[in-house]
Amino acid sequence: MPLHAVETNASELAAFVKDHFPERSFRPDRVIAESLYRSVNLHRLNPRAVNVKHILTAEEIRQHQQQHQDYLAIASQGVTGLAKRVVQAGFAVLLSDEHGITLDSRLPNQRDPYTQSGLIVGARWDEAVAGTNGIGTALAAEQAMTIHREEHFLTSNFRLSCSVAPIFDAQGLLRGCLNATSLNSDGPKEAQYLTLQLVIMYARMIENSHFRQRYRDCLTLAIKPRDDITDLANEQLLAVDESGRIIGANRAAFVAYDQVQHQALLGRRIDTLLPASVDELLSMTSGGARGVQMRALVDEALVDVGLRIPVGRVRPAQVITPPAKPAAPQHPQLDQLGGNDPLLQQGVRRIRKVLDKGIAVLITGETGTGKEAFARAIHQASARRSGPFVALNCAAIPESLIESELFGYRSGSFTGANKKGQKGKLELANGGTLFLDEIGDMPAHLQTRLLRVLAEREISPIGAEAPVALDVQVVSATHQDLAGMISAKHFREDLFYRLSGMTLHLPALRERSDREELIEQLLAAQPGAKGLRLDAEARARLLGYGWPGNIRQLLNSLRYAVALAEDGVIDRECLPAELQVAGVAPVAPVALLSNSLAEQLGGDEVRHLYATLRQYQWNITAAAQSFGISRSTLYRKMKKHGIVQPNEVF
Ligand SMILES: Nc1ncnc2c1ncn2[C@@H]1O[C@H](COP(=O)(O)OP(=O)(O)OP(=O)(O)O)[C@@H](O)[C@H]1O
Repeated sequence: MPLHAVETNASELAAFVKDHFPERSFRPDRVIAESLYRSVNLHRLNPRAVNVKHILTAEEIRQHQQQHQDYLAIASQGVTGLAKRVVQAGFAVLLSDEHGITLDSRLPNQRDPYTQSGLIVGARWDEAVAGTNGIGTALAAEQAMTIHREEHFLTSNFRLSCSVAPIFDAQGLLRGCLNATSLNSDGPKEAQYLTLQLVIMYARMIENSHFRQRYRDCLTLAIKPRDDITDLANEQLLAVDESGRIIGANRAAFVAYDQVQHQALLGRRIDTLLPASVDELLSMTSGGARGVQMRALVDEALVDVGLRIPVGRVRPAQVITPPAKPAAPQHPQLDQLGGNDPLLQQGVRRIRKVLDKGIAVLITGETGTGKEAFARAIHQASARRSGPFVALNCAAIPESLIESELFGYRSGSFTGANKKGQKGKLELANGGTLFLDEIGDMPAHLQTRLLRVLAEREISPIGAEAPVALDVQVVSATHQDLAGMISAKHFREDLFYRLSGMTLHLPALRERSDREELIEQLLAAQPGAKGLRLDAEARARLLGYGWPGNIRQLLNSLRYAVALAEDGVIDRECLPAELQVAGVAPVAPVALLSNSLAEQLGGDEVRHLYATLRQYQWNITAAAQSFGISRSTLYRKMKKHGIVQPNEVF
């Protein structure tokens, strides 16, 4: 999110420009006027200053390029491609990092006038140094733009005309920008329009190749609007994990989705965007061999959907037979979730009693026990079922974004931020259910704000003039020991009481008395499982295993077993490696769920995490599955130990 607030309205900004730049004959648009305003009032720069260029030393450049080598390797193709088209026409092409430091360049043969203007590798172009300029302002505003001649803040940059597009990674984070600059161009700003379009196109290509590289081992989807078949730049790319959740997206997907629904894209299930689950898509596309046409759920647009399955990940043949009709996404209902376990069934009965009484429900349990499934089922069983179900995973989004995700903001509260403002999850959930997952990870200052909101039943989005009345059913969940966190002063006791009008504890799978029935039932529900049976040893292993990842791990293991089964039988050989180890004694199940793996693993949690991540080539989904924990739990553990994926440096 752009950082610098400018709380001036349009007429104040126009007056500011007139007062401070009386000699300039221009009428900058709002984004540029705001940047000029920041240059004066925030960065305290002097437009007539000379020799303000900051160039890194050769050693600093080497180190900087080293730090960004993955980004550079991916982006350099785009830089070369753009250069081929514009350098001969007198443009310098530059690639910068997210701080405006240039990392790569291609210059016309007559290099001197360009290098003398600072169009070289190692130059700092962030606004704080150079004031309004193409690179610095495109990064600050997070949008593509041309800064033409006297729109630059420094008079020493007046000969430049820069067309720049920001580059975002597959998590939607700003990574840098691509820039084409001409010197002394005589024409009007409009003459740069085509250059800007080319720069945007190449920036999109860089983003897409980053996406493909990053998710080469994952199932990916390409979604193209039907009425826009010629515009490749609008192709939306999504990467999904095994359970169908979106784990990465290209810029086109973030933009398209944000325009329709102001909700986080990452973490959503694919069947909330398209009318089919991953398995159904696999069937409909014959395992990715051909595209299909369908109506997107978010805006009902007709889209072409293509699937890419990573090499070596053949899906079971049974799945690739077209189903009669794509089914709507199914979530288990409350009674189904109660199974035949008396304690769970009692929990379901208690939930039914508190439904629609305005009582907040707190669900606790290990990872994969079905906390989110219960939250959805509670919503479905309530009178609010036709209202929205909105989930916020407090552990999966950066702390700095939780506040705006939760409370939203109104237009104008951040320079360059979404012009229309953005509704927060609380407001989006109005009339429905708000699911606060991993509530134990909510930062302390937001606990206080959330408490106030729940007490007052109204919210004040950032920048809003009046509060908004709130009518939501709150369901929260955690795998953490909130009582312990309260004693350690990491969680507010008063908030705990607000959230836990009723507490439901979900037993671990190994503790469920109906384990055997559940295994049979979930096996029968797997696509392609019809007619398959478990042999005695496979059954004993499934029953005796400790299931640290609970129902999620069981589902994954059953899918795996169905894919490997031969002659209608699932035997020991068909089970995942961790179930094949000698003996059927449960593995120490809590090991991977306790706050400290180290206690269970000879004090060497970090080494164990590293070894497993390397073994799975840093595929987080696969590594999490092997531990039997969710991806967010694994991410949390990595964060705790400062473990960063090698490709994360991009
Ligand atoms: N009783 C059940 N029957 C069928 N599927 C279930 C059942 N309970 C849970 N599931 C499925 O198991 C998977 C894991 O459940 P869910 O995501 O709700 O767990 P969770 O406790 O919220 O996990 P985490 O804490 O790791 O986020 C989901 O695919 C869910 O649909």
